[in-house]
Amino acid sequence: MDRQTFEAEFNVPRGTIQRLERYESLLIEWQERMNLVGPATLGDVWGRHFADSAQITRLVPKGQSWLDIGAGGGFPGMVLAALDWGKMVLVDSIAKKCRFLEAVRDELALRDSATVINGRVEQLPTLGVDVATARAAAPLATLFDWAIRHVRPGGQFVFLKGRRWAEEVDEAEGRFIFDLETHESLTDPEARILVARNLKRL
Ligand SMILES: C[S@@+](CC[C@H](N)C(=O)[O-])C[C@H]1O[C@@H](n2cnc3c(N)ncnc32)[C@H](O)[C@@H]1O
Repeated sequence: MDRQTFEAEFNVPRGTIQRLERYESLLIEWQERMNLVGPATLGDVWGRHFADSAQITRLVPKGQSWLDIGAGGGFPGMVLAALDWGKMVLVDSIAKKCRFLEAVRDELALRDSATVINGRVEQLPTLGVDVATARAAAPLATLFDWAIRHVRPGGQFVFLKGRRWAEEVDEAEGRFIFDLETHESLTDPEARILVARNLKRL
């Protein structure tokens, strides 16, 4: 997906597109010295990373507080911040990825909406956010283990999952009860966006 298609698909203001253009440049620049995303995906940053993250805006209303677990290069959390979708806490256990996230946050003037924490999510004090999200950070049951105490009662869990999503749901059902919606992905026919609510340990 190119920039024009993204712009048409998500109907975002020109200033947001300029932010994302700057983000794309930083990603390409920093990727030369560290592994932020799969190298093969660098030619399609607008599709594989920006649109993949931005599609979450179709499922969760604007203005919530979020935790992005294992944010890495900022997907999906930094894109949601760039779209002014809510207040994001982005956590990653690798310090140099957090330095990249801080550089993006500062360059895109997102200090009010994006907080970067270098640490393991399971060691953070309880955050009490509205929504936990993640892409490619861990299997669903592990994400539930990590996220359950950080999401306020009545909040939700929105995870971008690849083609093993159904197996991961089965595994998680052995340890948790939850209401689940599955949504097709805009960017990958085999992937799903899982939206869980009312999560409890069995
Ligand atoms: C495969 S990368 C995915 C990054 C990004 N979400 C994306 O989709 O491009 C997984 C990231 O999760 C981070 N991570 C793994 N376990 C973690 C933990 N327990 N707490 C915080 N971050 C963690 C890793 O450092 C890594 O950056």
